Amino acid sequence: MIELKQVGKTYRLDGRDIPAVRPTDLFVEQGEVFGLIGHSGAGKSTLLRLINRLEEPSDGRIVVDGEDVTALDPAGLRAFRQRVGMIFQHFNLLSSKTVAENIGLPLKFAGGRSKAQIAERVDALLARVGLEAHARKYPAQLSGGQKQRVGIARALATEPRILLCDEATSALDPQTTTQVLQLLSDINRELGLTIVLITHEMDVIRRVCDRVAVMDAGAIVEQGTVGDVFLHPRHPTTRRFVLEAEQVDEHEQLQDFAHVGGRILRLTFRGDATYAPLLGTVARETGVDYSILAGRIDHIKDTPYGQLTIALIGGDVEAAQRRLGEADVHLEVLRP
Ligand SMILES: Nc1ncnc2c1ncn2[C@@H]1O[C@H](COP(=O)(O)OP(=O)(O)OP(=O)(O)O)[C@@H](O)[C@H]1O
Repeated sequence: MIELKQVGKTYRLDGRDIPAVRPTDLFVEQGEVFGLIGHSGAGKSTLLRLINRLEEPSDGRIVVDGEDVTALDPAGLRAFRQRVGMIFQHFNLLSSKTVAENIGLPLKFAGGRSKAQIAERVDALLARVGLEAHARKYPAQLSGGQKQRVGIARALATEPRILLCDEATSALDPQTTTQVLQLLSDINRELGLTIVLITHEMDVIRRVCDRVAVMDAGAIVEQGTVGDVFLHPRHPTTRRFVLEAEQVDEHEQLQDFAHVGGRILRLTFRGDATYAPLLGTVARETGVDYSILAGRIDHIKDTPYGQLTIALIGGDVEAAQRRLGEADVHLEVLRP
């Protein structure tokens, strides 16, 4: 469990104060995947690096599993950091060391293990990330996705309880991103590891996170379960991220709706309701016609969801809206 209590960071540059993270409370449960999303400069990296004190906080207290991290002395901090793995956008591998040597480094630094014990652990980690065949290669001989797998294996070497991911997929193509996100999900499930990741892509949050916090100008402006924040964004910054992820131009959409008659509703389905034949049933029962103006069916982590914008025309529109409102869907009237 990670708790930030009024933790803030102000940099001082050329005699000027830069409030990178304003005093913030944050609570991350043991075993969850927690996402921090924000535009460039919002303060995500700083907040992430405050968790393991790669940045020293200017204010507040950081408590991890009941231990006050802010109060640790250098030896205590070194021991604490062995319980917190970290992966980076540009992998941060040592180019002069082989894949196996890179993965074994944290174990060497931690001490207390024989060469044979380190080799055995490195082999297990290589197998876990699917890189058995690449142990003796150098980072320059690997693809981006393979390099990040090495980064993940290295981060897991000391069996941490927490994994911090700093834009871990931002340098990867979409297919490789999917594979790396899948690996992170598997690790989270298998090891019960707490993951905190930062990203500027809502799609990354949608695919792997349980909860999300949205950052803007050094502050958390919205947080909650990914389902709630993604499907019903409240803050303008969150709305922009969601619309970007769905490639929707709200202005263009409203112009399109001007050419359509009837009442316009947006329906949000979650879980099993996503696949229920609700629209056809309601249309038959109430005599309305409907046209679908926009729609998407996808997943939030493993849960299916659907979002449909429809126009209801003719028949008993009031009864249709009532009937839809009674079903297992979230209903918004976009135009009465
Ligand atoms: N070492 C530093 N010294 C001075 N200012 C800094 C330092 N590191 C970050 N900042 C400033 O703090 C603010 C937050 O930066 P941070 O890197 O945390 O944002 P971010 O959301 O992670 O952005 P990005 O996605 O571009 O990395 C920015 O205004 C940045 O310029």
